[in-house]
Amino acid sequence: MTSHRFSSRGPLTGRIRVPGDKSISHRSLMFGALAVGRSRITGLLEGEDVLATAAALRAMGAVIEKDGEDWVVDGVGVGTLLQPGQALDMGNSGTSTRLLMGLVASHGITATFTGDASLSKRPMGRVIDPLSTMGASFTPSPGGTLPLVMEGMQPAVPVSYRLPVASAQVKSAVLLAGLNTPGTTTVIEPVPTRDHTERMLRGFGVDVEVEEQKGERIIKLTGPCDLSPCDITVPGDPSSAAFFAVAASIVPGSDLTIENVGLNPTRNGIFRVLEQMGASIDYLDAREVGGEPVADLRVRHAPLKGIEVDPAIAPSMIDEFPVLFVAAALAEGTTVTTGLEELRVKESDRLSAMAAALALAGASVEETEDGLTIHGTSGTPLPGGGPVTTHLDHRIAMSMAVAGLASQGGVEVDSTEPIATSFPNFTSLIEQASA
Ligand SMILES: O=C(O)C1=C[C@@H](OP(=O)(O)O)[C@@H](O)[C@H](O)C1
Ligand SMILES: C=C(OP(=O)(O)O)C(=O)O
Repeated sequence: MTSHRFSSRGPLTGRIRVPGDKSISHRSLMFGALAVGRSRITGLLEGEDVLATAAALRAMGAVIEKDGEDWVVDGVGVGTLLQPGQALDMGNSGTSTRLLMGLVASHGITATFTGDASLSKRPMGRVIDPLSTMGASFTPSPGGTLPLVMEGMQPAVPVSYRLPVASAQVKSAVLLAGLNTPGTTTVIEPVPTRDHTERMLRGFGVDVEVEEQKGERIIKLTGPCDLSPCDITVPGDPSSAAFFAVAASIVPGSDLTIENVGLNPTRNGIFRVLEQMGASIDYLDAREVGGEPVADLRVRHAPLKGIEVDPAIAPSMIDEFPVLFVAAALAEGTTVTTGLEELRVKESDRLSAMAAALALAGASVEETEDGLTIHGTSGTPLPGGGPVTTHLDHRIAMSMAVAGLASQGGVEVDSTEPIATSFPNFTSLIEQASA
């Protein structure tokens, strides 16, 4: 484990560009692997999570290679995934695991999924349940976790499935299983979650129907589907941009432009909440990249105020709460968050991990069953301290690094390795922005 102390380095200025969106990168590789022919991907995130997806798809027959700055995928087609010759190592990545389980579910193959200590604690019952109804069978570890062995069913049985948790991973697992299932697979989403699967499948030529009824989304596709190869440009990851938007907001004198940030409305909750708190964010050169709304974000330091965060916004910023808690710790007054039970089953229990880490850095935090209540310093730097425990969770590591930038003594993070899962050049971009 490599520990690192992140300390105050002065204002963040200039222009930076964050790496490609992780959710879109995973899906680009998967859908490319299911198309017949060659897809080209520009701006793929080369983080460990995405590389785990690539390795698994190669083990099932796809050819995936880097070509200059781009990546090319020669797909095998829906229905013809090969039986992998070894266990699929998913590393730290929940998205790889759950979406690939969906793919395997409707193919006549057997696959073993393994992962690191963090991923091996995360619940897989949420995908095992609907995929079992479709005909797949599973031998998970006790508690419904990895390592697990699954056997797909070909032909699988179409289902109509109402999501019991707001999860784009569960929605996507069922829809991906539906691609090779004869008949109509339906997912009913009581609360909208990120819609990259729906948007991107359409780009690959699949007829995905989405109906809105009384606030619910009903998503349907009829298999078996043929995917046509596609050239994709991956926009910058709003989840990665969020660390810099918060850093520029809380470090006095900052004036930072973050280029090419994806602003899909199912992902941009963090920027809306920061603006409610008083952040100064200008959206420049709004445009479309790869079928997603994108803009350059100019973020200037501004005094933030504590607010009560509407739990309804949570799905559109589910991965950004750790860094929002850091913004709240520097705001004037109290920030209250609720309805965040899902944060307890991410790479770590992000409510307890952030409560402990912020307290060690000198912030005033109370943990409740479903959220954190944070009393801010009104802009006074946190005392700092550590080492804080990151629990193999990249977002805890990066959030506490941002806290360190707004601290007197710096914040020591016990392990920076997890950052490479989603944002390999995070530390060098901090150095660039605060040079
Ligand atoms: O579908 C996706 O790409 C993701 C969905 C979210 O997970 P859940 O579906 O578990 O909420 C999110 O936390 C994860 O980082 C990526
Ligand atoms: C929850 C996350 O990812 P995953 O579920 O893919 O591990 C994340 O990136 O914050």
